[in-house]
Amino acid sequence: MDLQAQLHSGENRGLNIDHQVSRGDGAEGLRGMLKGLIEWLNEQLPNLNLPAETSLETFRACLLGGPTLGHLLNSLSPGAVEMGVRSEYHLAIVERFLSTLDKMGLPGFEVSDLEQGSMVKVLECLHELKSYFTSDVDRGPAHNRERSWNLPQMESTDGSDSFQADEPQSTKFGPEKRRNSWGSKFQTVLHNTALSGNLGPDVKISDLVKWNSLDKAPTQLLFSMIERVMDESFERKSADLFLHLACLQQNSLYKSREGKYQSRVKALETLAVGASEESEVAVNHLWQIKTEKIKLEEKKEHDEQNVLRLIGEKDERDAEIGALRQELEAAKISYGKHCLRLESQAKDTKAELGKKIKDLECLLALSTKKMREFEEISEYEIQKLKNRELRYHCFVDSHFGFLQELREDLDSVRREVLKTREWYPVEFQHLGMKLKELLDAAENYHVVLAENRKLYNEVQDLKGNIRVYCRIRPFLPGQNEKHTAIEYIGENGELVVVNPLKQGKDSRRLFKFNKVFGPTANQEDVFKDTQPLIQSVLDGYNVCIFAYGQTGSGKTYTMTGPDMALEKDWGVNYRALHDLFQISQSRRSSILYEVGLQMVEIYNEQVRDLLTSDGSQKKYPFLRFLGSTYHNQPNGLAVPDASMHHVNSTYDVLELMKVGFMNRAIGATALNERSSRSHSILTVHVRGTDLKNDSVLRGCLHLVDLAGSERVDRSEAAGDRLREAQHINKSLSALGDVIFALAQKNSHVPYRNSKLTQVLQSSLGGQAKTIMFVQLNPDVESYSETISTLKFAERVSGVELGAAHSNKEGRDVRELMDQVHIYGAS
Ligand SMILES: Nc1ncnc2c1ncn2[C@@H]1O[C@H](COP(=O)(O)OP(=O)(O)OP(=O)(O)O)[C@@H](O)[C@H]1O
Repeated sequence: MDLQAQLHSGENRGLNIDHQVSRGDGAEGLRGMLKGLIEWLNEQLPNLNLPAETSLETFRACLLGGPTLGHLLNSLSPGAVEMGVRSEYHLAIVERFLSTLDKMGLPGFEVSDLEQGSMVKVLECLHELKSYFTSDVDRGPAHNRERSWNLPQMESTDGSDSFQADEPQSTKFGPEKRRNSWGSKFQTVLHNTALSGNLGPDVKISDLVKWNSLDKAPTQLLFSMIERVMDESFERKSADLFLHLACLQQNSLYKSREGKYQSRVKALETLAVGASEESEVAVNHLWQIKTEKIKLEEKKEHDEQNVLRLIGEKDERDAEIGALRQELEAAKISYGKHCLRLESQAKDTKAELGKKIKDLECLLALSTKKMREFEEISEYEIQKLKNRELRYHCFVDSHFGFLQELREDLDSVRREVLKTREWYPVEFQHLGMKLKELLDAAENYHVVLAENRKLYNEVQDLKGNIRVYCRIRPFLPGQNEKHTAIEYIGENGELVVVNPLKQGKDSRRLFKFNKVFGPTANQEDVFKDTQPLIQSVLDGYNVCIFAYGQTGSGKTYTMTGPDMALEKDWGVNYRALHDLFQISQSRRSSILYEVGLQMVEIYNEQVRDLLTSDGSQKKYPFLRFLGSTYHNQPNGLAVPDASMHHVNSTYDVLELMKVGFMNRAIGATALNERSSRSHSILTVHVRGTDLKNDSVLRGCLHLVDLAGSERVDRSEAAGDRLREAQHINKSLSALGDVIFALAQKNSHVPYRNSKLTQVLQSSLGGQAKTIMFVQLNPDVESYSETISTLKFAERVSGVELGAAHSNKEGRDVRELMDQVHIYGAS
């Protein structure tokens, strides 16, 4: 059957694609069409060997397996299936076919239609082509003249039946064998043509068209021929096209092929129907896909919303995480700080604990030590108690023995009492006689006592009412003992001083005192000669003891003693008062003594109470001097208007003197070392009442620490210092004048020349006793001060030893000086 017939028969068999599509037979029709097509294909192309029940998918895969239209069309030629042809080759053929259709003005299809399996357009194209050719035939030779077939005249090189394929044919049987017999040369040309896609320029279409062997030529070759004819015809616009086509039509080949292609077209139509159904399925599938797509889009939208929401949530979470991170950082920092704090606290606590542990260990060690000591002590105490118990037992035993002895003694005493009772009246009478004698003696006792006091006073008077003792201070630490001005100290009160600036006999001077105490003499030695005068005070006489000398010569040391002195270092003051209380106590059976104390200071001719109880430091002058107003005082004593303190013991005196020294010290701070610039006077008033006849004794003791006697050069001193010096000089020379007048037994004694002599008046002169300690500084640098002090002493004592050469004393002195010279020289 030729192609036209096959197309027609296909149409008649209901394989028309339009018909199939418009009918919309659906899947059933498509399957039927596919079945018919497969039968036809298997018939035409037995080597396709498609199974009868091939599905549309399998069919399409089969077509697309090598799968271009060119291949298919080639395959449609019986026994023309070419093995191993590449897809590019088929693609090129299809493209050429499509371009030819385009030039012919026929509708084509896309290569992708074949690849995607859509056969509708392919079949439409074939249908159009069929119609085209049908209408050409119908239009007759005039119309055919417009088309010329210009098939090349294929000549066999070997002159025989031309085209013979080169490819091996050993595996081909039946129809294939027939095709192989088609002529090797022609096969080679076709094959080369197929590979190149051209018939070659040297092949004439007219020759090919006339060639009888074309009935066995592959379909592709035929199409190539058609294409060539058409190309040539269009290019040349020749009317040979129809001539060539007519030739082809007249060619038995064309006719035989037409039948074949009709069936093929039908098959393709069937295929197209199947494809349209398939496309319907595909449309449905596409619809489903669209629906799914919409759903997916919705889902995507939903997912996007979710994503947005999740992004929002993520941002929130991020913000939260950021905040949490910050919190975490802050917490970390605070935790770190806290850790550091805790660590430092732990360190401190550890150190503290370590310290406490050490303390506790020390305490424990101490406690252990104490415990051991206590154990030892308790053991010792237990032992002691045991010993005591033992002793107690011994004691009880011995006392028991004593008790026995006492009982025996009691018995003997009883016996004695009995015996005594016998001679008691005789003894009693004897005692009565003796008592009468004692009463007679007692009546004379006070007379004897008064006589005794008188005699004692006469003895003191014989010793001298004015006694001058010299005391030489030892060198102080740091002073050079070799630089001394004291050369000789005699046992009978002689003192030789040496002038370092003079040579020979003139350099030495001799002085005579009641006694000279050297640097080694202690406080007790110094007080020994003073002690007898304390009894005189209690006997109703006035005594004045004072120390005279330059600053630092030891006046306070002699009168009071050093600071915080022990009993052995007590000065004259304490010792005198101590004796006073002792003697008064020893006389308490016959005389009752009352002792009062006053302490004043004279500074710049002004008197100040050092024992004021109100603590106020009144301004000078604050004491009204009462002079010798004996009778104005309740106790009949002449005292300045200073406070009087009653004392019963040495302790009382010590306490009051502390107050006095303290007040003097306060004043000293205010007035620049006033202790050296003022006279301090401690006055002890004694009032004794005779218990037998109530007669009253009054005595007074003045203990005076004078101001420094050093002369202040007028040119050096000025202001307060000059005024102080003037007052001191005046009062000391007044004292010297008074004592000198007393010593000379002058009728006039100039007491009133100074406050000092007025205060001391009661103790100077008359029956009063005066002791002066002349204090000397041994240092040679103080030589001039020493000499002036010694001159004062000479004047007071009334004996000018250094000048008395003519009298007996003077001779003694010369001898003494000679001795001293020898002594000093040796
Ligand atoms: N006999 C002595 N033995 C030991 N030390 C003495 C003796 N005499 C004086 N001193 C010391 O010498 C120093 C001066 O003595 P002290 O103060 O008694 O002198 P002063 O003449 O009273 O002086 P002032 O006029 O300044 O009161 C003191 O340190 C004192 O202890």
